Amino acid sequence: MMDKKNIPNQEIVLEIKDLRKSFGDNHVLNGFNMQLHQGENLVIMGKSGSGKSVMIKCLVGLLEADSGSISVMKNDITKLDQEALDILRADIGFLFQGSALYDSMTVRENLEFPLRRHKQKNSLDTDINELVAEALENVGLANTQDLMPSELSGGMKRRIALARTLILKPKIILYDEPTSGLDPITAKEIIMLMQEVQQKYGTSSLIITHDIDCARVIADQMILLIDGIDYAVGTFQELSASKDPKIKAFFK
Ligand SMILES: Nc1ncnc2c1ncn2[C@@H]1O[C@H](COP(=O)(O)OP(=O)(O)OP(=O)(O)O)[C@@H](O)[C@H]1O
Repeated sequence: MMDKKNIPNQEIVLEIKDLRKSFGDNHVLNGFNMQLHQGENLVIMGKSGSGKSVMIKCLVGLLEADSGSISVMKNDITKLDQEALDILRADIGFLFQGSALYDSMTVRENLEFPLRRHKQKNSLDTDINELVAEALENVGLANTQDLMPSELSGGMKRRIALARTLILKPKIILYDEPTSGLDPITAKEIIMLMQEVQQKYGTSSLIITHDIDCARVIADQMILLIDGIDYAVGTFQELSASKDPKIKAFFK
């Protein structure tokens, strides 16, 4: 297992301050804060319905927050115009629950897709074949270019989805439940892969998970989202030693 890093002195790449979001009387986020540092694996845990998805949706612009600020690489995204936002978005990779591959496309075509969409990030003479080969090699699936998604196992699909995210060389990767629906051994492989990728690409990762084993292995820092706020922040060791019943409930 790789050594845990000590991160918090690094530059902040993503910061949320005092984020609030209600739906009528349902006050989901009541002043949530977080800081993601360069090279850090930050795990956010919260019970079902605690507002993790709402937070991520505010972060990626699918929901408008009631108040608060969200900064990506020091740019407040609530104040950017569409063009600036698109450029910034190319620096963020998403790996969402079930990250669907396009079933009618080969693995290679699935990987080429984001390259076409974010052309501005790639100079014209970048060799697409080389980028596809490199991304696949980095997820340990070098010889799958011509396969269809239906020919892949669940774990392989997850790897290909990660390769598709990596091909744009994002600075930040958001993982939403990266191990859900996988058997424990495959889940472990994906966690190892997330760590390898981070070392190779120097990315910072925000990981939403219910999987306490995943958190134990990968988290440099953890945030427990309880009652709509960053109720507890610390390393796995620190939080798992807490006497607070609300915190202890996560480590049973
Ligand atoms: N678009 C919406 N309109 C109204 N209420 C919403 C909307 N989206 C989320 N909510 C409410 O916000 C709360 C938090 O939901 P959210 O999906 O963020 O939880 P979660 O922590 O992601 O849960 P899970 O772990 O089960 O995915 C819930 O009470 C939900 O009903």
